[in-house]
Amino acid sequence: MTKPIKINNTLLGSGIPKIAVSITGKDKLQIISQVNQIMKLAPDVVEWRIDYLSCIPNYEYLHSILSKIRQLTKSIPLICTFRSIAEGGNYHLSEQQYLKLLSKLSQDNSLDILDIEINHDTKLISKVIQQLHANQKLALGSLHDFRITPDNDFILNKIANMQAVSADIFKLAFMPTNSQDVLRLMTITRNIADSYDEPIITMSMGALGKTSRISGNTSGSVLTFGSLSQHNESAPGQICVKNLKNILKTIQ
Ligand SMILES: O=C1C[C@@](O)(C(=O)O)C[C@@H](O)[C@@H]1O
Repeated sequence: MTKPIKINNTLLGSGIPKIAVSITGKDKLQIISQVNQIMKLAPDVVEWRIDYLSCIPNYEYLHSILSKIRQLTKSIPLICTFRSIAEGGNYHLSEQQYLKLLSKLSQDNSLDILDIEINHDTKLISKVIQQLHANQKLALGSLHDFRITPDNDFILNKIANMQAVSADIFKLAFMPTNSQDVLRLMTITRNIADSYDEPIITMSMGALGKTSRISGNTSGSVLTFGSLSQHNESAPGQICVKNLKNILKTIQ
């Protein structure tokens, strides 16, 4: 059964599913302007999608952006994500480069949660998670497929892998090819939420999957990603935050 996790002043896994908004700016200026707009919407969680940068800078500059975001978002839990092309993101890094970046981020005090794609080398991921925990930060194990929704055995196997490497939160985002896929992901989410302590976040993407983004109170998904506007989605099917807030309150 999901055990809520306290991150700063936010309790993830208790009450209405929390709303996260992603920063998708291409450079520091765009990022600052987006964060200012995002803050007006009072989200529960903010995610910085590093892979939206127009080029990946050296770590010092990356850190300067991250600490600026932290300063502006104050105590709102901050997730840092580098999404690889293989999982629907914007860059390809070699295995070594990806883990080097994550290793640096795991020691950075400006973030609260680090997104870690579970499909990378298990030993290296475990090391990054150990570093994160030593730095009192949380690991968000993630898996994305922008083409299909994998079968249940595959999904459960990946969740077991996330637990084996000590991820604190699990996240699954899949593309449905029919309505059954959306219902199946919601049902498997319910089963995972009932049998694991770690909070789980899932969504079916695209127009077909929108129901999954508003039904966390039924499926057990503890957080949903909303968009700043229709032009600022970080994944297909996101609902804009203003609407999302109203819907979640109405169906609570
Ligand atoms: O993993 C996720 C979920 C997401 O892909 C979505 O479908 O809302 C959006 C991403 O920014 C985030 O990292």
